[in-house]
Amino acid sequence: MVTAFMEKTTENQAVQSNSQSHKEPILRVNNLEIFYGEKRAVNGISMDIEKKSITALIGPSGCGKSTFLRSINRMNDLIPGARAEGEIIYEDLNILSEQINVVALRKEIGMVFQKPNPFPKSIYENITHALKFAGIKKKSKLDEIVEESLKKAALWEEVKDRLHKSALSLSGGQQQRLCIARTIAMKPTVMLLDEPSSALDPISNAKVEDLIVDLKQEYSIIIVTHNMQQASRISDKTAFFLSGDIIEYDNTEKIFTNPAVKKTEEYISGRFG
Ligand SMILES: Nc1ncnc2c1ncn2[C@@H]1O[C@H](COP(=O)(O)OP(=O)(O)OP(=O)(O)O)[C@@H](O)[C@H]1O
Repeated sequence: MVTAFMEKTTENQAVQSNSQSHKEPILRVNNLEIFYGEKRAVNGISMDIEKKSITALIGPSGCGKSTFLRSINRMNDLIPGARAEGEIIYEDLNILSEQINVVALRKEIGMVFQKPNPFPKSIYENITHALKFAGIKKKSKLDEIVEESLKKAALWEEVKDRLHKSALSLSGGQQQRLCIARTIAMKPTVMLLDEPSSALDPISNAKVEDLIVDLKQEYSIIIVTHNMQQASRISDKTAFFLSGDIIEYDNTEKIFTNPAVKKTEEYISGRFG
């Protein structure tokens, strides 16, 4: 558990989005600043992220969406010179605390990247690799998790007869669903998706979108997307980022039909970015 290695944080002061929230938050972001060396890429943002919802992060290139997303499971730790200040509260604990067990954190807060990145191993091994590392050795248990994860990722029917074939023999869309299955196998609570379907053809994109919508029954999902149609189709909440700030954060329907801020309207109608 992440919590075993964490200290309790101070009282949290996260803000709600503008519209009343009907679900409790899974994450509370308080005055989060992220720097690359001297350069500040995220300027003290605060937001609550709802449990079992899809939250879309939109905004022009370089506005800090991916930097924010990566901070949630401490992936920015891998970038020399990157540092974060403020709080991201998860289960009453600050993810940014030095005491955190980052490996345990990344099991609970999993990530899927833009380009499908399966290991050059079999479909089965792609899912069992991290499980074995985590100490699960029994074949029957591994078989069970493989089947369950592939079913949840809507890939089982397509691959059940070729589990021991190379993952690289799958199509791009299937590879991305395998990467999602690999994340599901670790039993996360939060899934971070960084433009997960932008490298895919339209049919694969539609399958991945359907899958993401299904997954919110069980997981809290945060997705970075450049595709406005995608954000409006699948997300419940949308945050519009610009130059490291959140300009507007609200119900997706509100953002796309009646945004409160002119800049949001200009961005979603394609006038810049
Ligand atoms: N590894 C890095 N080192 C230094 N600066 C970085 C690094 N990654 C991002 N930045 C800078 O931080 C700012 C935010 O970048 P980020 O990638 O988070 O934006 P983004 O909104 O996700 O953009 P895109 O939509 O193009 O992916 C940019 O000015 C970018 O140049």
